[in-house]
Amino acid sequence: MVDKTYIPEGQDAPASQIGATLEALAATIASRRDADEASYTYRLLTGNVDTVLKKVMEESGEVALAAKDVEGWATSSLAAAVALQAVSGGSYAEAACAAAGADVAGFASDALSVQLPPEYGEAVDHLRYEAADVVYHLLVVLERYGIGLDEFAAELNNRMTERERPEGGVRLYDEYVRRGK
Ligand SMILES: N=c1c2ncn([C@@H]3O[C@H](COP(=O)(O)OP(=O)(O)OP(=O)(O)O)[C@@H](O)[C@H]3O)c2ncn1[C@@H]1O[C@H](COP(=O)(O)O)[C@@H](O)[C@H]1O
Repeated sequence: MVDKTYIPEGQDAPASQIGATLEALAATIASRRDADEASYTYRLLTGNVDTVLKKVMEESGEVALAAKDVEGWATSSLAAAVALQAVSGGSYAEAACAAAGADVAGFASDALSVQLPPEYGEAVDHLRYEAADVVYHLLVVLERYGIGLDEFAAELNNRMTERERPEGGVRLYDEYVRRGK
């Protein structure tokens, strides 16, 4: 396989939780090339590529919907807090100022107490769940096309400034940067 990446001289590769997790998952996915039809991953790796590509699109859409659900619970909680504050003595304008953290037209902006319901936390959990679905299916796509995790890391690292890039972060050789675009 062509080595498209390098680690700058004198730097050690970093260690991290997410790195170890992604490496374990990518290795499991790769190993499923030798599995059989009972394995969902095997079927995604060896079947019609449209199946896994559709899953990436579907799961990405579900991430977007899950995030909107989180937003919905946050917005309705804020609206409920504004209404409650107005009912308990203040005006809607005062409550709205408090919600915005503003002090408009002489209204005092007392802190607004927003109670996030359990559904908000559940929606955040659901967002994390859908995000994992996207990453899993994306890793299957990368495996299908022989893009290893180090090469993928190099793509991300190449977009970072020197200060942002992790110490020892793997890099792409110049000739592979934006190749094929
Ligand atoms: N990480 C995953 C993983 N994430 C998601 N999936 C599957 O992806 C599919 C997602 O399909 P669905 O659209 O039905 O999603 P859902 O999660 O049921 O629900 P929604 O997303 O629709 O809300 C399910 O069949 C999940 O089981 C995964 N399948 C496998 N893995 C990993 O791959 C390994 C190998 O698994 P096999 O495929 O069984 O060999 C496993 O041990 C896991 O580590």
